Amino acid sequence: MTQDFRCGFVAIVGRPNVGKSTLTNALVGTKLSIVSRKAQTTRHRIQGVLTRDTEQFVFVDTPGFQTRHGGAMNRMMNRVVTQALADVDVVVHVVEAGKWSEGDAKLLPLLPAPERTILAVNKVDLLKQRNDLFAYVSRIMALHPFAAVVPVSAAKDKQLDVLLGEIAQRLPVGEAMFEADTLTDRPMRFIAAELIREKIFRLVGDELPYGSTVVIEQWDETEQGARIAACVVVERDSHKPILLGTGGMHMKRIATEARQDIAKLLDKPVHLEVYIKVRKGWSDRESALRDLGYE
Ligand SMILES: Nc1nc2c(ncn2[C@@H]2O[C@H](COP(=O)(O)OP(=O)(O)OP(=O)(O)O)[C@@H](O)[C@H]2O)c(=O)[nH]1
Repeated sequence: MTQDFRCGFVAIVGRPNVGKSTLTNALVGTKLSIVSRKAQTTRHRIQGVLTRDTEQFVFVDTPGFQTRHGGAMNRMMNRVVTQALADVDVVVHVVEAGKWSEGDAKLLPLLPAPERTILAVNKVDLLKQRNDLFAYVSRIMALHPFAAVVPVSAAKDKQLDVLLGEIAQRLPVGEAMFEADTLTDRPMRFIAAELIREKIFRLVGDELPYGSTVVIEQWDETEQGARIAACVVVERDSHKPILLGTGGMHMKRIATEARQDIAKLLDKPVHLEVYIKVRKGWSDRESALRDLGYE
């Protein structure tokens, strides 16, 4: 490694649904964080690491900055966002091309000094009039003078190298913090829980909004395979049949699809059992959240 090597933390922030997870995955090149059509599916802080010849980017994918609901869960989520931004070297604020709402504006006061911030204007592939982009960006720059503005399409892999270049310039000079092949510093069981949660959101997300979480209760792994038991904790008795589906159909599909993903990740056969537990009102009690692994 040369003296010119740069390494630092990068936070990707933005209101729900702007494409933060898609962007992180596209940049790191591996599916680690959750991508879903539902807003607000990323509750955890997830790190993905990208190592190039001259720099290492450590991405922190923060949860969406919640503005819609009150309650302990949201206070905690907002605290996670604030903390993530204070800790990192570069903040990429993701917005959706042509759209600016209160949710976007509420993040601005949380951003660090402008020279550490980059505006990524995502979903430019959906823009009909590219000319409108200039006026749109000017309006945002008047509110916060970002050090750089990069129009991108996370889904279509457009301009991501330009974005990486802008981030790289702003990383501090320093040695790599992770081995070159590190994709995440999260343990496998955390990623497994995330994969199960992703299946739940994809299948029953509309009916079961934010009141569920996944806890890995058993993890026995040998060279030959892994036996995993996971528990889906829901908030109400009425959530149980939604999750089960007719004849347990939903649950079977969730478990099968998650098992396949986990087996691919571990590169060995996986036996996965998924249970459901009801724990009333958990999402609004900080102590319950802590028990379940949310700090
Ligand atoms: N057309 C288009 N769609 C995109 C692009 N990037 C993301 N999307 C879509 O936008 C939706 C939301 O993307 P996510 O990556 O889940 O958004 P997020 O900001 O992480 O959302 P939360 O986890 O809810 O905060 C998904 O349906 C993506 O496929 C893009 O560049 N172009």
